Amino acid sequence: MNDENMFHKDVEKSSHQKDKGCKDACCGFCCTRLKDFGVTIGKTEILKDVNLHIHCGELTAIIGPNGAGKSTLLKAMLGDLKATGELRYIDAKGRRNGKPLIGYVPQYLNFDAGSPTSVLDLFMACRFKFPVWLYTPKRIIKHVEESLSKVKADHLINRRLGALSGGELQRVLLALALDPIPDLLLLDEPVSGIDHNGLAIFYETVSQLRKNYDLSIILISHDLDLVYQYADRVVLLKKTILENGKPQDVFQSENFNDVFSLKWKNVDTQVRGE
Ligand SMILES: Nc1ncnc2c1ncn2[C@@H]1O[C@H](COP(=O)(O)OP(=O)(O)OP(=O)(O)O)[C@@H](O)[C@H]1O
Repeated sequence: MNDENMFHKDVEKSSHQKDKGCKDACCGFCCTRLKDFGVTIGKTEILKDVNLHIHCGELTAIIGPNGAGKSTLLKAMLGDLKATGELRYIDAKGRRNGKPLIGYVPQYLNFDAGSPTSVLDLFMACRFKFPVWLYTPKRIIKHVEESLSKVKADHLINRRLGALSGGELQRVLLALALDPIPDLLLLDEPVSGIDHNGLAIFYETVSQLRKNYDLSIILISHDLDLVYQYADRVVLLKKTILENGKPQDVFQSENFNDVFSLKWKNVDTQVRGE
């Protein structure tokens, strides 16, 4: 029996799933698959034979050395780069089977920090395609407040984008990526403007979101401690997938040692910084 039949069979067996849509409860049955995914730019093969199976409710961290192809993978999944192979989403009841609805949080946002554009303006422009200089209907303000409250950022609605801290901006971008709730959330870890503590809060928020909304999340990460602490699954990428599994298994693999020149002997000790 192939994987997909197994998936449908399991869904049939689950009475919990018969009545509940995936986004109402954590079911673990919706999945996104990458099959033989590859990207070639010019004559350079940047990614090849990437095969990945991501379940809802799972936080998957992508790690790898500089130039491994992590950002390229996200861009290709978003459709910004041409890719070979397949990206497919299957919902728990097997009713939807095709391209996933993807939410994306970039590593940074390029904007004029001196501009008067507010968080509400950003939502209006991105989400409602509504001219920001027009009167904002109350229903839209309520909707934006609700979206921001998912990441505890509703108090930022009238704040200028340029006046937000790195962590606050990341929260706002997260709220935008969750409106509407996607099948798959892609996150590029912020590398500037957020200190380690801010980053930990970001991981904590993301971790809660995956439980609350049964999200499949792929997070590109450079912080191995936080990956070890929060990820359900780790993918070690270097042009192709070298390792894919639980953090403790990947962190103790030969490939991990080779790539990071780092022995992760006593993981718990390292996470505590001892
Ligand atoms: N548009 C492009 N044209 C040619 N080569 C590219 C292009 N975009 C990326 N590359 C190359 O593809 C490789 C992978 O780049 P990518 O940015 O995906 O790596 P990464 O793993 O995200 O790296 P980092 O951790 O440094 O951000 C690099 O060697 C890069 O130079």
